[in-house]
Amino acid sequence: MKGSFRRNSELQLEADAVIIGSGAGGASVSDVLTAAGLSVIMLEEGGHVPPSSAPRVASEAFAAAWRSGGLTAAIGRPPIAYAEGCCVGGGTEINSAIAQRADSDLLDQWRKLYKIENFTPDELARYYERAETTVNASLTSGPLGRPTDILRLGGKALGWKVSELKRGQRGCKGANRCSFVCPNGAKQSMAVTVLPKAVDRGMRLFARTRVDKICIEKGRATVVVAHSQDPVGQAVHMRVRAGLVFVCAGAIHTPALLRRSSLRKRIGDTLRIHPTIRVTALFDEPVDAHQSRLPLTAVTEFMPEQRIGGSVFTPAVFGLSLAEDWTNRGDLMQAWRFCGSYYGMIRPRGVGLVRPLAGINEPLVRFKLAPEDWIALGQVLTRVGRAMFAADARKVLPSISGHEGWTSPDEVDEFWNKPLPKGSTNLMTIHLFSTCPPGEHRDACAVDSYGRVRGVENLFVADGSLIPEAPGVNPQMTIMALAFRVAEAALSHSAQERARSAARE
Ligand SMILES: Cc1cc2nc3c(=O)[nH]c(=O)nc-3n(C[C@H](O)[C@H](O)[C@H](O)COP(=O)(O)OP(=O)(O)OC[C@H]3O[C@@H](n4cnc5c(N)ncnc54)[C@H](O)[C@@H]3O)c2cc1C
Repeated sequence: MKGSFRRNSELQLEADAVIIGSGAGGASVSDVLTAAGLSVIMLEEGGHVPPSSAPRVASEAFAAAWRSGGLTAAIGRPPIAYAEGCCVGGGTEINSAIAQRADSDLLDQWRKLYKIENFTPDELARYYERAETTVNASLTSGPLGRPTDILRLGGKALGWKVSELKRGQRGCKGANRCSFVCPNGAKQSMAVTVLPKAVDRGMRLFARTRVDKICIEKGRATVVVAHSQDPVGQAVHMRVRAGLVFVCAGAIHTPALLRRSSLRKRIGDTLRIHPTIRVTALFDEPVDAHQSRLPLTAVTEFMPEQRIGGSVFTPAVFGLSLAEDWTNRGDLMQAWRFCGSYYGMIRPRGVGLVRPLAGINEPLVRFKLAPEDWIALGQVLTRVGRAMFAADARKVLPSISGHEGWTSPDEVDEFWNKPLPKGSTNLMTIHLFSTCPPGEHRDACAVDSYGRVRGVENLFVADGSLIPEAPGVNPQMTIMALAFRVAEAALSHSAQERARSAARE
């Protein structure tokens, strides 16, 4: 990659456009803008972790590529652990690259509810196609391994729809290290696909550069204020001027940055996630999930409201998951070769919020589950349990601290249509969205139908914040599709602006 990821030595920079964040959204914007010949500066808080230096050890990968080393949680009862990437390529460097489109009925519902212009499934199809082509969304060839077979077997035995999942991959070798930056460059993350192309077209990408604030004057974003470090660790302050400013810092940091920049209306008030509950299933035969790809099927029978899938499994990650109830579960570590890790996730009705905190990098994140979310979690957990026993599990342990686990399928109905215990249920999510919903419904939307922040002519949001509500599917394809759409609309808007000002002159 030519001239990429150089450190900053200048204090004042100028470009046609500046993009804040290099993840799924930011990288997609860079593709559109650089292809149109704009000069672009991209500012990314995290460092660059190329495949050649992908960490071998989970703890090093967490430190290098995950935000706060993977230790982030939304406050609530219970707190919900969430994960984000913080590196060049953002979440796409640590995700499983499963590629799915949002359900057409949901897209239609959002279009009507939020009054989003030109947002029909047909209109979005070409953006989805572009996203899928960019990452080579495809089925993974070769034997997928026992963790996949378990889910397929269990789901099918119950008569449920089970689907094989496409992923953004090219020649996946099954290293089982998707979450730690793919060492083979086979995962088609942003740092492997779009970003090198944009850098080749002249984009200047500044890694380890955090944006503090966007200055707004007379309805325009004028300067982006950031800080970085020089090679000897001295702070470097940067001021970037650009005609177009794109905020693509993810569903948590985009609203935090906008609010730090005194933009608050409807921003950060409507966080949505996919609350997820895990189970550990113990089998009589070795699963050897650590030598396999993560499960590449999902039970899609109950989508988009509920989905059942399988998680990345390495001894270290398994140990971490047991650590939430080590007293009761620690002994499972000795049987780790016989265990698999599966989950159920829901599309919640609850909402959260994001607020920046003065002097602290990480914003306050809160999420409150609605009563019906507790019922849905109980249902999906029961369904995961049923699927595991249908695949001949010997024991199934839900992620509820102090729970002894189920040893027969008769026991799994314990939480059917009953809320899970609030004090001891451990929930997590890796999907965050909706903190800046788009549309013309001014009481509900932070940005217009094309991602433009209301009242600021040249400031756009293009990342997970834009998905109006939880989609019930993996979100990367939708984020990329929406980001392509925002970037195209911004280009045509700025061309019109230029024509108008030329006419005035
Ligand atoms: C473990 C894991 C597995 C996942 N698996 C899948 C999957 O299989 N399929 C799927 O579709 N999705 C998956 N996801 C979710 C998907 O990766 C994210 O939804 C997606 O990457 C979000 O894109 P984004 O552009 O909104 O934000 P991000 O990709 O998070 O990018 C935001 C970037 O902005 C940077 N940033 C933040 N604040 C600032 C600032 N102030 N200044 C400069 N830079 C800043 C961040 O460091 C980050 O790099 C997974 C996520 C995780 C964590």
